[in-house]
Order: sequence, then structure tokens, then C-alpha cells
Amino acid sequence: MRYELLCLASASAGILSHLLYFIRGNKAIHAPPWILVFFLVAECFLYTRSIHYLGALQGFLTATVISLCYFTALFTSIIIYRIFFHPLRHFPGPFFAKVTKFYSPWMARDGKLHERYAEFFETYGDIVRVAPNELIVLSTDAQQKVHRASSRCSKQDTVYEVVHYQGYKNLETVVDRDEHRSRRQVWDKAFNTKALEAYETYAREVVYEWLGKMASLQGQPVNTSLYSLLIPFENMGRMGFSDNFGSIQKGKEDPMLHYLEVTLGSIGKLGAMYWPIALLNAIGGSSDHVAFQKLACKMVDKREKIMDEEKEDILKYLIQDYRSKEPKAMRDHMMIYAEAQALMVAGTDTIGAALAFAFYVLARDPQVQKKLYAELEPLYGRTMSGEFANHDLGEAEAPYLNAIINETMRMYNPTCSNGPRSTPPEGLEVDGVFIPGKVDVYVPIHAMHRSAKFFREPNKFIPERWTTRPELIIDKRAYHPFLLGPHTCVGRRIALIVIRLVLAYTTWYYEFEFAPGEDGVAIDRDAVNGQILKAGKLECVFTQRA
Ligand code: HEM
Repeated sequence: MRYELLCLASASAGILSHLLYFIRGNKAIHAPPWILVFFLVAECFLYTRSIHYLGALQGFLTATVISLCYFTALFTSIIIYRIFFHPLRHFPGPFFAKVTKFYSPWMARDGKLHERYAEFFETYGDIVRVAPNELIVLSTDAQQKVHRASSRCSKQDTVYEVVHYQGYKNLETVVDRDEHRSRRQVWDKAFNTKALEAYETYAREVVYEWLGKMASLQGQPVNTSLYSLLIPFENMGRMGFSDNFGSIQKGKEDPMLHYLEVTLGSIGKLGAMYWPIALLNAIGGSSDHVAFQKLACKMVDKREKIMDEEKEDILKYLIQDYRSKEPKAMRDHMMIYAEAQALMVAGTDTIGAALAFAFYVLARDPQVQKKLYAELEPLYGRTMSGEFANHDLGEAEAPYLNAIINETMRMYNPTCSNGPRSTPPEGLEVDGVFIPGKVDVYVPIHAMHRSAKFFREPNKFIPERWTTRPELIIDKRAYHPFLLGPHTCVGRRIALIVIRLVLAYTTWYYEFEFAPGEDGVAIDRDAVNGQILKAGKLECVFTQRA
């Protein structure tokens, strides 16, 4: 066949493969490796065929041009379809976001994807197309319809498909509803009343380590963002694995925290573009990710060796289920490894971000500290002599403390651009607007929390909006720091226990302020959203109360 005809046939094949294959369903995981294999095979085939007639160099060039015709036609067809014919074509959004998912890593490049989403709502309205098949929605109606228990939206065909440990999913990434339900039962059991009492004791133990550290650093600048991370890390060691890392005493990041940050950061930087994650998994993962997985597995192995039923921790419940005659969920030992990784990821950085920003809002305003101290006075020693108890720090007993926590998590939510859900095949109606089926939808927490649609003066820290000034909240349903529905945060209660105790004890024993030279700008400016928000640096000086 003549050269021109071959090019034409190749281009036609490109268009046909789009219309017959790529256009149907989500091909984000399988298509890239296929395209690569196809290219190499086609190139080799054409090359061996043309080398005979044209010689090595000319044969190679001819083969390349013919195969490029295929890809140029394929991608041109995809782009034209996405702009003019895609079911989401009428939704507004940045032009390049409609054309290619490669726009997502660009949006997420500086770790400010959550802020960019909030800006998009200002520019484009309440529903914005942020990728060829993705929408972000600013609406309490969407929040309910996407996340509530009866929702037909699912995690299938989304980024969750590629997050696993050697093929084993964890509670958060499992996409099958029934599988999720049975795992959730095991996890929920790990947060029963008796277990929570034990976890509170661990949390208090960690608080005392933190108080001890502060006593040794009196008058010196303390890297408060770092310690805000070490506190939940230590807590997770005890509550998750009955282990003690000693990181607060050392005063520096444990390697585990480093691996955690790099692993999460690289996913965050991709802006939920997930075929590179699938590809990386297929070739064994990045060295940091593998190191993180190994450490988490080692912690499981260590816990299993000393399997002590008396010791309350989350692993105890997962292992118990695995060792039972008829496991509810943990049918394979690998599942425990996968869950242990989820535990480290979900339970450390989240509390870390909440604490860092809580210290920030307290340190910058002595009046807030003073008011909190006054509230704490009658609560100190109320149930336990010489101690604070979570029981006495609830919303009814300590409204101002909880208002500070709520307001901090409203403004600086740790999971600020939470995960997507795929709409059911029949589509979904949100605020009277029809969203087609099989579309990835996000209801981004940060943008919801900072929207003037739901909160008056949304960018101002006003804890009183949760107490004496309720008029500053237009729609309370928009506040969902732990999400809602079947995937609501399983660690919500322990997260609140840790945050309450840390803030109560610290404020009780110490007055704190920005360290000399600290202007309080970096914590927010340099905060990076790598799936979970990581606060920028903040240095404070802590002075023991007289
Ligand atoms: C301030 C602290 C925390 C915040 C703001 C937070 C927030 C969230 C959010 C928003 C989700 C839903 C994510 C999604 O599906 O898009 C979630 C899920 C989850 N969280 Fe948390 N979390 C916190 C602390 C914790 C802690 C301490 C643990 C562990 C003990 C934990 C374990 C989990 C797990 C395992 C899930 C998956 C639940 C499921 O899919 O059923 N979280 N969290």
C-alpha cells in the first residue's frame, strides 16, 4: 500500500478506536499501558516491514510517521469530543480542564488545589468542570445526595481503584459496598466504649510527654507545627499498635512520618490523576512508598508477636477478627497490612494539621487563650483529680473549646479536598441541575467551609459563631469536617478526644505566643494539600503559668 494511504488508514483507525472503545466508560487505568504496548508493537511491525524497502533510517521514520498518524487522530478525536460532544460540555470551567486530565496536576502543582477549587466557584458558579469527566459542586443538596447512606454514588471507577497494598484495599479505598460494610463493623468495634477509655488514657500519656518537652524548651522557640504532628504520631503508635516511638522526646520527624508525607504528597500533586499511580504500583511503587509499607507491616508483625488481649488497640480488633473461626472482614492476613497503612495515613496527619492551626489561632490572640482558660477552670479535676477528662470537655461543658476546634476545622480542614464519588448510571439531580451518570463528583470540604453561601464572613476566625453568634452560620449542614454517610470518619471520636486534651492541658499549664521573628504567615502560606493538609512552619514560645 502507498505511504499516504497507510497514513490515512492509520488515522482512520485512530478515530475508530476512540469512537468504538475509548469513548465508553472510564479507561484511566487500563488505557495508558495499552496505548504504550500498542505503540511499541505497531512501531516494530511497521519498522520491520518498511526496513526491507527503505533501509534502516528511512524505514524507522516511515514507521514512526504512520504510527503517529494513529495517535494524532485518536487524540484529536478525543479532544473534539470532550469540547463539543461530551455530556459535561455545558458545564463551565477552565478550558484546558475540559480538554485533558493533565490539567489536574497543573492545578495541584503548589499544593493549593483546595484554594483553587474555592476560587473556581467564585468564577464559574456552583458546578464547575475541573477535568474532562469531573465536576466539583458547591451545594448541601449535592453533599447529601453524593455521600448519604442511601446514595447510589460510589467509589467505583475513581482514584480509589488504584490505592491498595499488593492488591489489598483498606477501609477507605475498598469500593464494594458490602465489603466496606463488613470491614466497617470490625473498625467500629475497635472504637467501643471500653477501647475509647483506653485510648483516652494513651492520649493523656502523650500529652504529658508533650508537656514535659515544653518544660525543657521553656522560653525557646518551639517548632509547633512539627510537634503538632509528633503528638498524633505518638498517639497512633499507642492507640493503633500499642507501640511507643519516642518521637516527642527526640523532637524530630520519625522516618515513618517522612515516608508518609512523600507518599501522600506525590498522590496529592497528581491532582487525582490516577493512571500514573496504577503504573507505579504495577512496577513496584516508589522507594519511599515501599519503605512506608514495609514499616507499617513490621508494626503489624511486632503487634502480632505480643498479641495480648488485655492491651486495647485497634490492631487487637483487626487481628481478633482475622483469627476468629468465621472472620467478618479480615479473611486474609494481607488485609491487616493494608488496614495498618490506612490507619497511619488517616490518623496522624489529619490531627496534626488540626492541632497546628489550633495552636496558631490561640497563639496569635491572647484574648482567645484567656477566654479558654477561664472556661477550663471549673472543668479541671471535675471527674479525675488533677486531670482533664474528655467527658468534661464536650460541647455542653466546654462550648468555647469546641467552638475553637470547630472554627479551626472549618477554616483549615485537614481533608480539604476530600475524595470523589462516581454518579450512578442514571445520573443525579442536584439543585435542579442534571448531572449525567458515571461522572466523578467532588463536594470539596474546604470550599464548602469557606463559602459565603453558608457562612457569614467566611474567611474570618470567629469561634463565637458556634456559640453566641449563630447568625454567622447560614447553613450548618455545610460544615462536615469528617464527611457524612457510610464513609464518615471512623476515627472522629478519638480525633476529638486527642485535640481537646492537647488544647486543654496546654492552655491550662502554659501561655504561648509567636516566637520572636515569627509573623504567623508561613503556616498558611506554605501549607500543602497532599491529600491531607500539611501546615507550614510556626514557631511559638511557651511560658509556664505562674
Ligand atoms: C481531625 C482529624 C480527622 C479528620 C478531619 C478526618 C476526616 C476524615 C474524612 C473527611 C474522611 C472521609 C474521606 C473520604 O471518603 O473522602 C475520613 C475517613 C476516614 N478516617 Fe478520618 N479524619 C480524622 C482523623 C482520623 C483518625 C484519628 C483516624 C484513625 C483512628 C481516622 C481514620 C479514618 C478512616 C479509616 C477513614 C475511612 C472511613 C471509611 O471509608 O469508612 N481519621 N476521615
